[in-house]
Amino acid sequence: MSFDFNQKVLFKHCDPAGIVFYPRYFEMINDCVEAFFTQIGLPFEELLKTAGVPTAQISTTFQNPSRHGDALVIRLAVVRIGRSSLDLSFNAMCGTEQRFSAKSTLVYIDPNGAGQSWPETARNAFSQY
Ligand SMILES: CC(C)(COP(=O)(O)OP(=O)(O)OC[C@H]1O[C@@H](n2cnc3c(N)ncnc32)[C@H](O)[C@@H]1OP(=O)(O)O)[C@@H](O)C(=O)NCCC(=O)NCCSC(=O)c1ccc(O)cc1
Repeated sequence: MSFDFNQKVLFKHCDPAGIVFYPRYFEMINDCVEAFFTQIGLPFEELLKTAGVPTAQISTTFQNPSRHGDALVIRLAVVRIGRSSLDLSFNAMCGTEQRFSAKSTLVYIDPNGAGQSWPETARNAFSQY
């Protein structure tokens, strides 16, 4: 199973050339991750009261530019579940055209910033995707 996140390209995402400025894609990716965690019953507003989920690494390829009004679909898939880490992939399409792809690693940390094991409920949820 994969998770699809719909993102319309808004005025605020675009640079003077009329195309999406790449940091805005990183924000879209994070919004996609936050929506995914909500979908699996681990909303960030609850999770982040007692833990953190920073991104340890992210690599991205931008295949084609996006413009104001484009309807993007960002597909998230779970690639690997570690002890405290989670590898995700992202593929953003506008219709049949690919706009960007990314791979990231999130780490579940305790309040001291040390990696901690994902709860069993989270592992079970991740394993569905
Ligand atoms: C991620 C870290 C806590 C890892 O600390 P480490 O001391 O390396 O921890 P450990 O050695 O115990 O490793 C823990 C795990 O992380 C994995 N790890 C650590 N570094 C990496 C890198 N670079 N790549 C992949 N995996 C990594 C490691 O393999 C361990 O995985 P498991 O075997 O599955 O447990 C630390 O490097 C760190 O704090 N980095 C800075 C993170 C940061 O500032 N990111 C950018 C901004 S935060 C952010 O994007 C965000 C988004 C959304 C939010 O709600 C909150 C924050």
